[in-house]
Amino acid sequence: MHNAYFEFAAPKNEPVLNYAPGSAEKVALKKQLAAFKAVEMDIPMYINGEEVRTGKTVNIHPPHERKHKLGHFHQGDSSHVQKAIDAALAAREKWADTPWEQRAAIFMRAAEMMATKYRAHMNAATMLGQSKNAYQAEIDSACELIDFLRYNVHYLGQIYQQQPYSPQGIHNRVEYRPLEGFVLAVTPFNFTAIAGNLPTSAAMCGNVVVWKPANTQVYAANVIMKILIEAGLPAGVINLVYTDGPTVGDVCFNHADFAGIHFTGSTGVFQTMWKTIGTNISKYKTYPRIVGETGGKDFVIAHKSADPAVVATALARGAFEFQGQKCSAASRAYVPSNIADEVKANLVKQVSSMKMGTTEDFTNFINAVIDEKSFDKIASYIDNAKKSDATSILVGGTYDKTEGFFIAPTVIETKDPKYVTMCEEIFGPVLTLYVYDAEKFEETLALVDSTSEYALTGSIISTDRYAIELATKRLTNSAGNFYINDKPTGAVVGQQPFGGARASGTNDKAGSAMNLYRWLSARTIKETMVPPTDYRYSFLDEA
Ligand SMILES: NC(=O)c1ccc[n+]([C@@H]2O[C@H](COP(=O)([O-])OP(=O)(O)OC[C@H]3O[C@@H](n4cnc5c(N)ncnc54)[C@H](O)[C@@H]3O)[C@@H](O)[C@H]2O)c1
Ligand SMILES: N[C@@H](CCC=O)C(=O)O
Repeated sequence: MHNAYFEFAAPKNEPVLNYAPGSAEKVALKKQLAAFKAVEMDIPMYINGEEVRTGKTVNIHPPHERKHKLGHFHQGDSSHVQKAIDAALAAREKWADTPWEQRAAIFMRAAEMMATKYRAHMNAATMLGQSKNAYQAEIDSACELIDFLRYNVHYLGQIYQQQPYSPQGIHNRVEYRPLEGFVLAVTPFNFTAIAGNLPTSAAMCGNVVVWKPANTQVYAANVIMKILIEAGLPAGVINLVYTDGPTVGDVCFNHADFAGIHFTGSTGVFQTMWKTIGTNISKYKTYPRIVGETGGKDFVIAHKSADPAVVATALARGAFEFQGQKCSAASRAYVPSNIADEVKANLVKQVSSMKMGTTEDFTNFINAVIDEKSFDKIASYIDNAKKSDATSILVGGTYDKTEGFFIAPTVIETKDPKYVTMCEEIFGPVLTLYVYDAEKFEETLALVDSTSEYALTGSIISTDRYAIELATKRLTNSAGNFYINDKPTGAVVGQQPFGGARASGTNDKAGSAMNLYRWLSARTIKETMVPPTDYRYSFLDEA
């Protein structure tokens, strides 16, 4: 029986708790950190609602404390991916037929659990597994994921209400079906919220999902999956597997029922996936939806009218929060010559004061980068900059992986606006700064637009409205998220829908209705109340 349309009202953003000394949230978080550190977690895959253990285990260590073992996860192979697809397809019909308000209730329940009894679990897992400090964990694994779940439920309700015009004698309606097949969600290490959003947004729309997280995010992914199960997610709707990337790709992209990929990660991986899907296109029952949010080389351009302290602070926070491991992180700065000395001095002062260490010590602003591969790659960019004639290191430039993967926040100044660290994504705590002739603002806007293949985020800092207007126009295609007098990071669900174009992705804006449409396949139904009984048009009678 389905006799009413149920609405989910627009939510408000989940409030960011401040973890002040002695606060209840801080006490709970400290307790959970200690509890997680006291046991070695045995983390299974979840296929068809069952915990799957292979015995082939991979150890998990906090990136900031290599000697400590948090536990291990069980690694799967192609047979587990196949089982996950089989389970998803078996669950498909019943899940797609479930009234949407029942589906929605599961995700609303999960959001509520994350906001209350599991908030500390979500944050502690992210702090330990991904080396995020308490504030960065709170805005990600608590608030952003809760917002994704609540806002997507609200947006989906609005989509379902959109119906076409029906003239007299005809009834037109549109059904928003899920895709015919399964959706693959492949998620990155850097945001627990993104890891949770990619499978759940597709599932909420009635799709069934195979979810493969980054190995370095499995510790928090396990918490998300347990909450979804406790919230009532039926077996087979989301199946969580841990294999390497190419294995999941080989099985899924060769399957006739592959209906879509929801990806966030690096540009190279996404382009490889797209090529494989293109090559296999005739194998599929339906054209797969390809949604990918990928890399960035995000800019801050200051105008000669800017307040140097505002510029320096936008750079310090935009470049170094979570060690610069945000796709949105400020990584190239264009500073006008008239304020350059002041900006540099202020920036060096701020960065020099950033304390670095473990996430359990809440006084640390900087923690470790995610793993050794990433550490080595970032260190090599710093080493090359030290050797180059075109650059000098203003602050930082040191690194040490003895205890954890620690890289000091580093500012490079370059005389060459096309120096490699102005162009390539580094994905670490490295900002490159270029001083331009303050009278050449317009030429510098052209430089900003043409320097990198990416177009994810960017900022203009200025008190001159004409300069702001000019930058907004000239940089139309340079960023999918453009900020005026702010840092280029920290988009909030429901406020700044997030995503970039060019090499930064398909710009389907996570956490908005635009994204949800990609997981729906509309069927239009026309019903004629009194059908005609003669083929002739009425004017034929007059001849
Ligand atoms: N635009 C955005 O919204 C956004 C958000 C977060 C991160 N990112 C980007 O993500 C990257 C950092 O995350 P990462 O290091 O986890 O990215 P990554 O590309 O290395 O990995 C992302 C996911 O893809 C999987 N993968 C890797 N190779 C694969 C293959 N050949 N086939 C199938 N899957 C494969 C990984 O295991 C992981 O689950 C950066 O480039 C960053 O800019 C973008
Ligand atoms: N949405 C986040 C970035 C996600 C990418 O890593 C921000 O706006 O800073």
